Amino acid sequence: MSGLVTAGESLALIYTRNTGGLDVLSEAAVSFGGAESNVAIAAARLGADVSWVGRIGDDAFGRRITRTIRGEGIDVYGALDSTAPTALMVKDRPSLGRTRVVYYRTGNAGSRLCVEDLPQPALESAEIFHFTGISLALGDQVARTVLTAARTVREAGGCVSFDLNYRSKMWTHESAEPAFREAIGLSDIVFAGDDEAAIAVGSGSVGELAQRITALGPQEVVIKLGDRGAYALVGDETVQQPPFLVEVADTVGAGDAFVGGYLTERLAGLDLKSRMRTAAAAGACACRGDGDWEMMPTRRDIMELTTGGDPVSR
Ligand SMILES: Nc1ncnc2c1ncn2[C@@H]1O[C@H](COP(=O)(O)OP(=O)(O)OP(=O)(O)O)[C@@H](O)[C@H]1O
Ligand SMILES: O=C(O)C(=O)C[C@H](O)[C@H](O)CO
Repeated sequence: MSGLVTAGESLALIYTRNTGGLDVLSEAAVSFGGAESNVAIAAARLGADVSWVGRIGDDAFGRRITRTIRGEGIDVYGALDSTAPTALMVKDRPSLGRTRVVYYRTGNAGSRLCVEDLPQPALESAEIFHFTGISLALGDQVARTVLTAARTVREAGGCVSFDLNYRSKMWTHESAEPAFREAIGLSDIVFAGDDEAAIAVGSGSVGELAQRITALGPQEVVIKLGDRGAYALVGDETVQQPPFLVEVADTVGAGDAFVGGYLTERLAGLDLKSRMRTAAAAGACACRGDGDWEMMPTRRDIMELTTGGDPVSR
């Protein structure tokens, strides 16, 4: 069996570094985002064997996305769509400490991902398949495709990982709830924020949320708690992981870094405590700069953060 496969939409990103909306600022940077490719990059940088599946437009943004993902050492599967553009996400900072995200992703290439795009042999040999709630919100076709991929991996003896990743601009709590519960029921490992878990299983303490998710099927539940750290429940073992202290520039991508770190250590056969420690360190590293994937850490970054190494390297 071989490594991690993720599937989902990656989209072009235009973002500002300075405070002030894009309605007035004239300078912006270009990159891309996508929760599943972020997780793929995080895991690859930590040494995992990773593949990413997605559909992108035959345009400059699409080429930038596949070239960058391949450059991170990740195998890219899926399709180049000449009839639909790559989706776009715009992120600016209208006021100090506030980030605003706007999506232009209706009818774009990523939301046309279909079952025929799935790389059967890669899925059948995957140790872990990872997908997120963003694909479930992108429409019936993408939802069906990622759920089919999850079933394929399970039938072949692999394990399925699901991050709820609720995006309020894409759907409502009411429409997300049944979709989340179906995906949770198909998964072995579930990641969620406490607010996201509550959409699927009702509100409660972190421990109650995790217990209720396991009651739907998964053996392994991790609740991500931002700057409060994270909590895991696997069988009757629980781990309360404190956060690593960092200077925060932008928290977008922290959850994906966390998931990439956790899954990489799981592939390596590490125990729950070690998985959570690497995951939290990866999440913290991702907060230290701009961009959704650029700050994904290497092993050296993790070591320097967790052992408090000299901040100056020469
Ligand atoms: N400010 C912070 N300081 C230190 N660690 C953090 C901070 N924010 C997040 N982390 C680490 O990263 C993990 C994931 O972050 P978070 O809970 O924000 O995920 P998320 O909401 O899924 O993120 P996103 O969807 O934006 O990628 C946390 O559980 C924590 O370990
Ligand atoms: O918000 C989304 O839909 C994305 O996929 C872009 C971001 O890179 C992702 O959410 C970060 O978790």
